[in-house]
Amino acid sequence: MNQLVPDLSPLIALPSLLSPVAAHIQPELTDLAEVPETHAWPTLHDRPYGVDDRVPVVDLALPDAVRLVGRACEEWGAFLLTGHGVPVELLRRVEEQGRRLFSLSAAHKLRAARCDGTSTGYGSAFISKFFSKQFWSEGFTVVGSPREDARKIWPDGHQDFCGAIEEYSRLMDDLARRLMHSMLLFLGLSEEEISWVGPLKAQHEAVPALQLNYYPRCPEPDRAMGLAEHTDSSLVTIIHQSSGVAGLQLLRDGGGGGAARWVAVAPITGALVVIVGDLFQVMSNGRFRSVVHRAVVDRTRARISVAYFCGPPAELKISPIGKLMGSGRGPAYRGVTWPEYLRLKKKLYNEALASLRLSAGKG
Ligand SMILES: C=C1C[C@]23C[C@@]1(O)CC[C@H]2[C@@]12CCC[C@@](C)(C(=O)O1)[C@H]2[C@@H]3C(=O)O
Ligand SMILES: O=C(O)CCC(=O)C(=O)O
Ligand SMILES: [Fe+2]
Repeated sequence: MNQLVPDLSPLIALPSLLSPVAAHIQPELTDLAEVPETHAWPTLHDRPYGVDDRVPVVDLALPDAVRLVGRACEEWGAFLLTGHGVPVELLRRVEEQGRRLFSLSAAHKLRAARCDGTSTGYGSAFISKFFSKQFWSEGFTVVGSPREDARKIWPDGHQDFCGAIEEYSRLMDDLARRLMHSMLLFLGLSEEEISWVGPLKAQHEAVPALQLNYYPRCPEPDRAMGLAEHTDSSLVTIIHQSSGVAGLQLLRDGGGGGAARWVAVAPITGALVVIVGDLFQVMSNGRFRSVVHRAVVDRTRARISVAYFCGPPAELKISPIGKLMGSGRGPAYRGVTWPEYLRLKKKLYNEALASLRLSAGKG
């Protein structure tokens, strides 16, 4: 558990009032000349890199998009998406608002510090508590409306930030529904059957969950970890990443006994990254698998990512869809709601999904 507050006192002036949340707060990393021991990860290169692997690029405007989306989910659990219809100008605006937020002083950002017991605001990703080393990143989490936290940071100047986040969330929600529709069509559900799938019902409003990640440039990128390996708890996640700065990596199964390897996701301007989350793995009874991913950092350039987590409405239980179980095979997972699953994830981290497994459906 990362409850040790690092001795970086010269680098950050934390008001003593805020000490209970200090374990979640990063020192100012941007101008450090070397990576301090508190942030040095010995395990960064403990798996090979798949230099010849190419993450699939799917154009959603193509007539055979359903097949392309389905194949990419089946084979990779993730893909780069073009032809999505989200204006590049909006992606730029959200990124710019992220830069505006993260370039504030630590004291300023700490006005909206995420503390134990709250799940929104400024701080490190919650999985950091499972590690003895800290991440080379800062995060800002929005669940529902961004207004309350943004107002704490900019009492008078939060409109641009909130406007961009709200519009982005709306478009991401539409896009996530279109993608899940294609994913279910690919898996063999009819239009009629899809219309009965809970999270896709129009009257079910999803609560937007968004994570802005900021990875400052790093003098020794081979020693620092931006965001450690994890799967997302969502049904699907859609990520916008700064163009031209690589960082996101997928863990690609070796297949046939080969070693699993890290594959970089190219930062293509205007392309979004789609990631299959744990709850889609449950809903599809394991036909699509959530992909392990992480973020590494760059020596000369800071990177921003904005991840939209599409989850079901809080009251809806997500269970394997009957038709996707296959004959003679029962459900592989027990049903779970999104809030219940997030709690499990916070407790069990990468074991959360396995904890839902039912032995009868194994195989
Ligand atoms: C909806 C959510 C998914 C997330 C937890 C959260 O409540 C908001 C932050 C999300 C995030 C982003 C970084 C990686 C991750 C594992 C984490 O620590 O916080 C994810 C969470 C998740 O997918 O479980
Ligand atoms: O920075 C990235 O590209 C990945 C972010 C991520 O995995 C997350 O927020 O869950
Ligand atoms: Fe993620």
